[in-house]
Amino acid sequence: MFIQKLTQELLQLLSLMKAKKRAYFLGLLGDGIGQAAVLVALPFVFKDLTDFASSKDPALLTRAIVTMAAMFLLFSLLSPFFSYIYRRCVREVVANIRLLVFQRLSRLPFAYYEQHHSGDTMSRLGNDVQLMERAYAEQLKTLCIIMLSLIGSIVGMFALDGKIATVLLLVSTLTLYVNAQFAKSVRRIGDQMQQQLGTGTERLSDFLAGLPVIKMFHLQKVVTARYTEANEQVTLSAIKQGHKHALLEGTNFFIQFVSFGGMLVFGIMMVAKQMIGLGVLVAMVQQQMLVTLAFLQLGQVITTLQGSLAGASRIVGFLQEPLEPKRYEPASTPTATRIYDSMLTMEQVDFGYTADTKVLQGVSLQVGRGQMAALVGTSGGGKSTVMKLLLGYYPPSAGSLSLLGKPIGQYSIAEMRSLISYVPQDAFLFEGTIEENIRYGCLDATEEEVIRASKAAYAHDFIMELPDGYQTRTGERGAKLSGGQRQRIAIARAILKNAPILLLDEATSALDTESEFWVQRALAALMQEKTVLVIAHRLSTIEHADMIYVLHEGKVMEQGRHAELLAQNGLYASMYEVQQRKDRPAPALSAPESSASLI
Ligand SMILES: Nc1ncnc2c1ncn2[C@@H]1O[C@H](COP(=O)(O)OP(=O)(O)OP(=O)(O)O)[C@@H](O)[C@H]1O
Repeated sequence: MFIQKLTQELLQLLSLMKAKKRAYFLGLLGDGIGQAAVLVALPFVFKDLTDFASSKDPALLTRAIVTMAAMFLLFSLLSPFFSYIYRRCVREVVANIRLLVFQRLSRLPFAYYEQHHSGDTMSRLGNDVQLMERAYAEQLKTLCIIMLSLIGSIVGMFALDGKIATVLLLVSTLTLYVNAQFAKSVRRIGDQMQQQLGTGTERLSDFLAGLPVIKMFHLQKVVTARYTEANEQVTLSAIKQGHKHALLEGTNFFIQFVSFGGMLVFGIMMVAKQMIGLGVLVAMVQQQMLVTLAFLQLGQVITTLQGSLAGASRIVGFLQEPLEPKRYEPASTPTATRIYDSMLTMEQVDFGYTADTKVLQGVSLQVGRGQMAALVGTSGGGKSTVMKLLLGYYPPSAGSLSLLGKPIGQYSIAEMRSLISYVPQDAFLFEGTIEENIRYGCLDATEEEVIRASKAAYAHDFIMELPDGYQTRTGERGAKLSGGQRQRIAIARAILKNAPILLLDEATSALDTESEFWVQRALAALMQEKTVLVIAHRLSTIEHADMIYVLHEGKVMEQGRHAELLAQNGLYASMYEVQQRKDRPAPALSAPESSASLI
């Protein structure tokens, strides 16, 4: 069972080498054979030298010198060459695995990222790949040298004396058995440790992402305690592992001592009775030390290899995570007539993040060409979920969704997203220059187009005031810019994309009055001639919307224009009244020049 699992995981590890497997093994075997040959030949050299000392036969001395010279020459000439080949392969294979993991990561469905902590993924790219690198670079090489020298030494021992060789081999097998027993529990602890290391990375990435909150609420002690707990668990596991290793070392030392001592005592008695020559005893003792050492190292390397194999199997598992499909099959066929005159339609859509929950129930909405519709409602009502469905992050579980008059099943997910610009509440900027960040909207845009988009987003002036203009670096997540500036750069990016449908998560509540003014103007420019669906947090911004949908507990409870909804005196009216009482007045979401073209 243990051997079967080990072999299976080893094969898994090797399968990740793909086309590099041959070159890797050539390098590994070449280097390994050189090293093992020297180890195995040395006892024979000692035998000849010992026999020469007693017989004074010059042929023995010559043979010893020639063997030694040949071995060292072979080793020093060939080893660097083969060593280079396999080391180069390791670098290339590991780089390729990192790339494969990254590529997989970029093609997973949105649900994966919502269900897995980013720290766990970072740990996979970091710790697990590092473990695999150790397996390729060190452990497999040691394993190869051990196996070769083991075979060589066993053959050598049988060449010297078959009976003694059989007894010694049985004792050495005991070492292997003991080590294999330890390997199982060390593997279990190794698995635990990798998981705990992953938790540590999660805590660290939470700390970095939540730094402003931590500082503001003086949470340093709390987060340090959380990190300390994860760190202590790793330390405890490492100590447990150290304890197992120490026990193993002690046991191995005892077995080695008994077999080595036994061999010396019985061997010298056999020499005294002239059953074997002194040269044979000297060579036999050395070969036996080699075999015991090889079995010992074999146990140790299998133990450490266990940890690396655990890392490899996690990577293999990750590389088998199902990819985001190319397109979603429509849950049901929509009625063509209703869809044709609408740019964006949801019809009787049901959706749940898990099979047994329903976050959206029978949601229907339509936005006509050039119109603006708004989603409002209670917290947790399902507004963001509607956006996620429209962005193709999840397929609806029932009902239909269409864009530009065609059901989403007729688009690939990439095509679907090319029809949409999305400006989230918290604009994300990549570390890089401002120009790069705007250009992500359309990678082959000219410099003039980038500037034109920035001017339209009311971003050009503040960009030009920055020390390096468009080449100013934004910092991690755009940290070197203000919230309003980040938002306007994100809007410039969306303007450059020029998609016919615009999804907006209104962010202005987080901005000061001046920033809000500019962001509103930039949004108005972005909305020109677009079909817009906006999540509105302040109802005063959507007074001019063509249609307002009020979502509550996953259902559209009310729909209509602002005045109609107020007249209904329902949920919308009461939300509006509450906001009117506590909010400062905010400008309406509409273009300053030609608001009519928006709605
Ligand atoms: N990834 C997820 N996995 C499981 N449940 C989720 C997930 N995202 C949201 N939910 C749940 O779905 C429901 C709707 O959430 P959603 O974020 O769509 O609401 P919302 O109307 O945008 O809320 P808010 O106005 O507070 O942002 C909530 O009950 C929420 O807990």
